[in-house]
Amino acid sequence: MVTEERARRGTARTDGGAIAPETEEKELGDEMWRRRLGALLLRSPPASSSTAPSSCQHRRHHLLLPSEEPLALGRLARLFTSQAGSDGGDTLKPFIAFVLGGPGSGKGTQCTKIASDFGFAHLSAGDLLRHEIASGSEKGELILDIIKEGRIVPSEITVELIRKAMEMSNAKRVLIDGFPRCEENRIAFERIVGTEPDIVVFFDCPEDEMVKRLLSRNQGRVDDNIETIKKRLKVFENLNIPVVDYYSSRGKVHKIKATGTEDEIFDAVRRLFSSLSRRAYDM
Ligand SMILES: Nc1ncnc2c1ncn2[C@@H]1O[C@H](COP(=O)(O)OP(=O)(O)OP(=O)(O)O)[C@@H](O)[C@H]1O
Ligand SMILES: Nc1ccn([C@H]2C[C@H](O)[C@@H](COP(=O)(O)O)O2)c(=O)n1
Ligand SMILES: [Mg+2]
Repeated sequence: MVTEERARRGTARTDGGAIAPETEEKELGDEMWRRRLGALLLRSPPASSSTAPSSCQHRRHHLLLPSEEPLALGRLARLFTSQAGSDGGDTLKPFIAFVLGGPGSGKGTQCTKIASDFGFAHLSAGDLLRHEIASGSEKGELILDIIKEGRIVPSEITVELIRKAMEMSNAKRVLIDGFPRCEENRIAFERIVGTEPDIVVFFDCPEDEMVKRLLSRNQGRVDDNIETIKKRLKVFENLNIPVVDYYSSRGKVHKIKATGTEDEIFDAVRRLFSSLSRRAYDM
């Protein structure tokens, strides 16, 4: 069992950044969404103990589909095989933006603004993992140990949390913040969720600025200390940047300079999200 202290530190952000509802569903309130997400996560069956999860560190790619009742899988298959757009097809596939950047580059801060101004659901991979820690599950204990070390959680765990959150939010536009953190994350998402992002937003921030921000974040996160930050920066360079490069080669990356005030950065973000194709907003 995780201790109460561990659970407190692992709890999802208090600013409601874990899941932001779509604009039209705002009246549900952040708290309601958090409770709905919590209920869903707590209903989840425990990960099979016979299948050791793979991880980016081990670079294994044998990803298993999680055991799920057929109805849910059927619904998911419908969700992600339908293509949205003006071609007369279904409008069920959500518009997906992966949001990347180093630790402390401002992903969460900017995602909150995008969610509010552009009607995107905000799914933060880190917040989903911290929520799992707070649930007191065995999986949560494993996640906490990994996060304290600045390493990356096995992809099956993270992708499954994202998959469930996407399904539950039923949103038409989704920001997936802090994911994929490595090639294995990316491959697991494509394989388990069955789709690719429409765009990738990359917040480009110098290391010294990121360190400064993290050391003054003051949210009680177990990884906001200089030892863990150094490890996270190495992981970012070695594992996350190759994913950005992969999506760059596919023309999907929108790089945003992440220095200056939050509002200055959001001016650039606003320009990007205002210029997205009608596909993002016509659903
Ligand atoms: N432009 C900015 N200038 C100064 N501080 C900022 C700026 N943007 C965000 N911050 C602050 O920096 C800290 C880190 O920001 P945030 O949590 O959004 O980063 P992140 O990329 O989500 O980090 P992580 O990967 O660790 O979750 C927060 O305390 C936030 O308030
Ligand atoms: N795809 C992900 C996202 C996050 N984690 C772990 C490792 C990170 O250091 C930690 C915090 O994430 P953040 O809130 O900074 O986005 O969570 C991961 O393993 N895989
Ligand atoms: Mg964050």
